Amino acid sequence: MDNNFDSPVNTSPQGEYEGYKESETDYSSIRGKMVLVSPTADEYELLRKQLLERLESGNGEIIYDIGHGEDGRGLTEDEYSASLATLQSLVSAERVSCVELRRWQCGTGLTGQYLLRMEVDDTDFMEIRVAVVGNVDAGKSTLLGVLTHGELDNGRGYARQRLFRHKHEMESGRTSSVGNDILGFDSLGNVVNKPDHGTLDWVKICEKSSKVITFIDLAGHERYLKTTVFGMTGHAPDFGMLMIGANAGIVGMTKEHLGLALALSVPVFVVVTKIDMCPPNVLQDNLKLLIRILKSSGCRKVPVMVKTKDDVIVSATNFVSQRLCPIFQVSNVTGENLELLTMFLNLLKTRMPSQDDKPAEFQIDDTYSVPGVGTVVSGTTLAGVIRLNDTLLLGPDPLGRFTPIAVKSIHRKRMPVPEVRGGQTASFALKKIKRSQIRKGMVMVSPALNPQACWQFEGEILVLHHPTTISSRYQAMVHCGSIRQTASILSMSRDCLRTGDKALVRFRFIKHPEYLKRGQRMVFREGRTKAVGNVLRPEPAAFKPPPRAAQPRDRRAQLTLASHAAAGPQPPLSQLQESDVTAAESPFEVQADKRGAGAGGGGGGGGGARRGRKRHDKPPEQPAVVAN
Ligand SMILES: Nc1nc2c(ncn2[C@@H]2O[C@H](COP(=O)(O)OP(=O)(O)OP(=O)(O)O)[C@@H](O)[C@H]2O)c(=O)[nH]1
Repeated sequence: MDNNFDSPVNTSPQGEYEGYKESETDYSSIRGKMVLVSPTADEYELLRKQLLERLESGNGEIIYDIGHGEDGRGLTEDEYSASLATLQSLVSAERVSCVELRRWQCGTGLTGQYLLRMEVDDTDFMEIRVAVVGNVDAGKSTLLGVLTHGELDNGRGYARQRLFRHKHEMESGRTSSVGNDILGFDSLGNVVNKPDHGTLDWVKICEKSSKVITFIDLAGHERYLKTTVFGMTGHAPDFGMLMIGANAGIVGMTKEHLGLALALSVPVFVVVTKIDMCPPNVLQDNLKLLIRILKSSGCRKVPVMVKTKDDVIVSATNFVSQRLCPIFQVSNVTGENLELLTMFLNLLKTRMPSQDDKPAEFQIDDTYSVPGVGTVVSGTTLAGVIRLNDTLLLGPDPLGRFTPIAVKSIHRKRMPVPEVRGGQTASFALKKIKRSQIRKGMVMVSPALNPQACWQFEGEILVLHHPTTISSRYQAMVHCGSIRQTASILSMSRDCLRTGDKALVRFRFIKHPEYLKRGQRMVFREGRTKAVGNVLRPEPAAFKPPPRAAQPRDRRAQLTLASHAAAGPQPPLSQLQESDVTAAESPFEVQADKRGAGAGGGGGGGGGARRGRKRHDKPPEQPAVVAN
């Protein structure tokens, strides 16, 4: 196989694979040996056990290698047929489908790779969420229209018409809201989407699918950046699909979106569209620039041009590593290379483990009032299993309280189901609650978690871009999961922050308390100002800091004081190392380089603070809030 990149290729020995969890069973007697050729009864039983364990830890799907024997020389034709027969016998007893992905000559012998996928009931399917980003007119909606409806575009907006949700989108041809589109694959990897007079029946797709890809179609226009950021944080995508028009190249919001995905640690693959209408030299120049950006110190990616099925398999099997960045070149008009992209999508695996044994957690990203049903919330299950009639705690409300609430019905992709588990999106009909009492960013969690709301939290952030300097009392929008609320900086571990700076910062929400968890990724942005980081320590709302006048002037001292007052198990803010900030660096680093010339020193600090004060004249007072 010709790999056009120099990353470690997943050449797992027979019966092993990347990410394989240590098992309690001892498989040393079969590891690295050619037991598939003619296993004894004991070896067969071990192979069966190992297969089931692997399928379980692979969320119902694995790629199985045949032919990596003791010396990796491959197998003779007869040995290969015997191995394949053993594999088929193993899977046939377990409701697992087996599809050959590829078979190739390795040294003097044969090796092969097979996709094994558990067959599931009508009401169940694996779910992968792909956030679709890229500059306006890159062809995002068109590609989704083509993939999900199976009909090519005419180059004048034919395919995207089916996806627009608002009248103004129809008229302008611009996506403005977060849209969802689905592409279903059966256990053999065939696409099951069959539009009926142009419309797709989601329930039918889900019933026939073993795996459903949900595309979160995000707006490309700068005006809708807030919505795009919300899509990337609130909809918990497994992967990001960055779309680039071949002729336009890396323009407008492309870098911004790439930087966002990197900052949120979402693995990205690139789809270059419109190759049918792009002169070859322009395409080559744009690809060169793309590769340079991906390889730059800000991205540290390994770009892979996907040109063959082998490239697809190698990219898909190594993709979760986050370093690899597969690049597809397609045409929505001629259909060129779309089969490679479809095959890649079929092989993607979820990054979110279901964590069935953990208490249930569900983050709300939208609310509806459905006639005859009542209040409905949609969102993502982050952990645990939520079943019909379960009672969960919904909150926090503006006073930081959580209310017990019963789940009346559950839908996954519009299909009624009895339960939903970690990693899956769902909608719940709720009893005895008005839509107006629920907002995006609220959660529904198991009472076992004893949830606490917080007005304030400590975070570690990296400033990706700010035109001048950020100082205390600066206000910007915090995006964290499905939370989207303006917060004000109370204090920082530095006097002021400029592009490229890392700091420990205490934030305070300005409208209502939120439910936050340590370690959550967050984005802090306003206009062109962007910072990314992690929530370090939520401060439960019951905690009241000392009155403002009593606080020492020195900020570091303030921070230490507050940390001691909170008396949490973590070390005080001032003792933490700033190098703990782990936010991925991004293409914005390019902007960081320019900072010396343009930052304008301390004088700009007032600008940052002024901007904050303009929107909210003075920081709100600490309300007396008691969490229940
Ligand atoms: N020739 C050609 N035209 C394409 C291709 N893909 C998309 N187009 C055209 O490009 C235009 C823009 O496509 P859209 O899908 O609306 O772009 P978008 O990225 O979704 O734009 P926003 O929704 O505004 O973010 C439409 O007229 C499409 O018909 C392609 O592969 N080849």
